Amino acid sequence: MSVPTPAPTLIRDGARVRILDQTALPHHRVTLDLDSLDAVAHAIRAMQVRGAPLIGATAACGVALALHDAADDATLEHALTVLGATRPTAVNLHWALDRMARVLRPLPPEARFEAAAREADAIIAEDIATNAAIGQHGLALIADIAARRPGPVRVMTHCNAGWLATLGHGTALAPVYAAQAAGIAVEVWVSETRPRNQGLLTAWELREAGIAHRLIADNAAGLLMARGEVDLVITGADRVAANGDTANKVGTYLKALAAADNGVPFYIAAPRSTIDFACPDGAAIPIEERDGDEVRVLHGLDTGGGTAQLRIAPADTAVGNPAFDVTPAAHITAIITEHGVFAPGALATLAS
Ligand SMILES: CSC[C@H]1O[C@H](OP(=O)(O)O)[C@H](O)[C@@H]1O
Repeated sequence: MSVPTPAPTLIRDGARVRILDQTALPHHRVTLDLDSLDAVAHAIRAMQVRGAPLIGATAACGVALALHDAADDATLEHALTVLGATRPTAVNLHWALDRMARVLRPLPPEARFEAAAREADAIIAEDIATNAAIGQHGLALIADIAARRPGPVRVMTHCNAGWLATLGHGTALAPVYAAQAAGIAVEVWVSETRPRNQGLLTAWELREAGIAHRLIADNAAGLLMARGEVDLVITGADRVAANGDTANKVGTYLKALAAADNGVPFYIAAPRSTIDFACPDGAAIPIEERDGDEVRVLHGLDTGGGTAQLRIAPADTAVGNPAFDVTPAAHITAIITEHGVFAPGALATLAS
């Protein structure tokens, strides 16, 4: 059984960028056609598209869109600046924009739109292949557990690092999809991931794929590991530093601490494009601070025909809302990449 091909999260069609509006999921599948640079920037900032690889590819498409009508230097630099300012932590965004800049700056304006379209399409195609390779390397880890104990392999994940966060089958969920395709039974503990609750996206994906899963409150993760109900944890990443320290959705660090305390293997699944060798360690990773209303207000409530919000804290409640945290390399068993599985301190071979 092959891994089912998910619906595309991003389509570049000429000067149009079509996305799946993830703020409407899991209740409604809404596609949006973005027809301006500002619309693409808003979609990334507002997390209509989210997930490190996906926001990188979306930004690349945004550069192409911006150059469709005018491709002079000022237009190109404005597009790179606007898109680069949308979100600070996921290095894939900046990796993709740097790659577009390297290709486009040397070209004459008249050649830039087609070149930008080609490079954006290449980034998309590469991520699809990368996801598949991560899935196979992660599958080996799951198969090893399946061979050693009866019953389904119990995977815990955090946030959403599935096909909704990438261009293919995801990073953290790619091994889960590969296990299903290989006939290995898996069950997934899906952490809701306050405050934006991207765990609901993971639960939606897994229900669509027919993969057993249970949604849990973030704070239940430690007890499940202490009870021996988790065989491994796999999460995604937004930026891996050169020493293996890893930034991922806030709450990841707490799961890594609980995993270390209970002897549960803790894996990061991330493509090479998420490893930032210019960033020496976790302290150097910029952590995005998002609007306090993400904590004060529940978003995405199903109204049947759309979604609504519900305020749960007074508007003048002071809030801290870091969107990511950093897991030290010491608490990471290994990093699953498209090139193989690496100890967090052994990434240098990927630097070239
Ligand atoms: C393969 S997605 C990686 C990463 O991106 C997500 O962040 P966000 O939902 O804020 O874009 C989350 O941290 C995922 O693990």
